[in-house]
Amino acid sequence: MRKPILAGNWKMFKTVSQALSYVEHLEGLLAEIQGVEAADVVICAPATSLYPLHNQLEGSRIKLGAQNVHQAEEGAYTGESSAIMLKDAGANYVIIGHSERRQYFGETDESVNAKTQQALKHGLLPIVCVGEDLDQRNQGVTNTLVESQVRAAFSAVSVEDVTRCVVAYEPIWAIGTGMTATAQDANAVCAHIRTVLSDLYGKAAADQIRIQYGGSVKPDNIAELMSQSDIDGALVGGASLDPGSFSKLVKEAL
Ligand SMILES: O=C(CO)COP(=O)(O)O
Repeated sequence: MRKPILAGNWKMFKTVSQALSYVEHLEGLLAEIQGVEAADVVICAPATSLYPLHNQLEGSRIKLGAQNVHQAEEGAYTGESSAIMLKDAGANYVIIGHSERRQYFGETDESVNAKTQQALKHGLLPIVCVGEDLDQRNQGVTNTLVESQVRAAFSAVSVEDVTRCVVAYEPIWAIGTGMTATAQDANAVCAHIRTVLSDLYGKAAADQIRIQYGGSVKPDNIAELMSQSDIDGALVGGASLDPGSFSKLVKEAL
């Protein structure tokens, strides 16, 4: 059985004080959810809020994630954060290769692979994002594209390490648009991703890897997504920004 993982991706929202008051509120709401310990709940916050959140969340069920990591150990890379720094600041997870980073910051399958290896080396758990845009979906190349993204992302990653990773399938056309893939369509792509992982690492490993869906996930569509065979969680943008809606989403996911 794969443990469900509900991760909020705050993107470039929330100051430190907003982040701290959010998690205080979320903690209280999660405490009222029966069986909440059956899922991993993660907040992927801006780098500026990681350390203050880490201090506030000591002993909390809420885990922290970063939204990006540089592939080098350290060096003259103005504006970047290393895996060592993020881990030290309290991150457990890190989102790698989000479509916004691929689109606006020139990330490639090669950098996604290097970042994945670097995160794993320093004990950060990668949430590796893949997904097609609307043109690619209309051309019918979704599976081919996602397969090549997955193969590239995990190139030279060992079977022990890959089972610590999470894959997030996020169709670009569904991000922030209110358009969601149907649960069946989302599941079909997630199942294809698992087949690719099985081909690379064997069925036993592939069956352990958690695959999230992301793209306009809301409290009212999460239950149907989670009922699918190959969807083990969600990467949530807009609906994670309010503790009330995110806690509701966690509750509906269980
Ligand atoms: O990009 C996303 C999560 O990483 C999805 O964002 P929305 O949930 O706002 O569509």
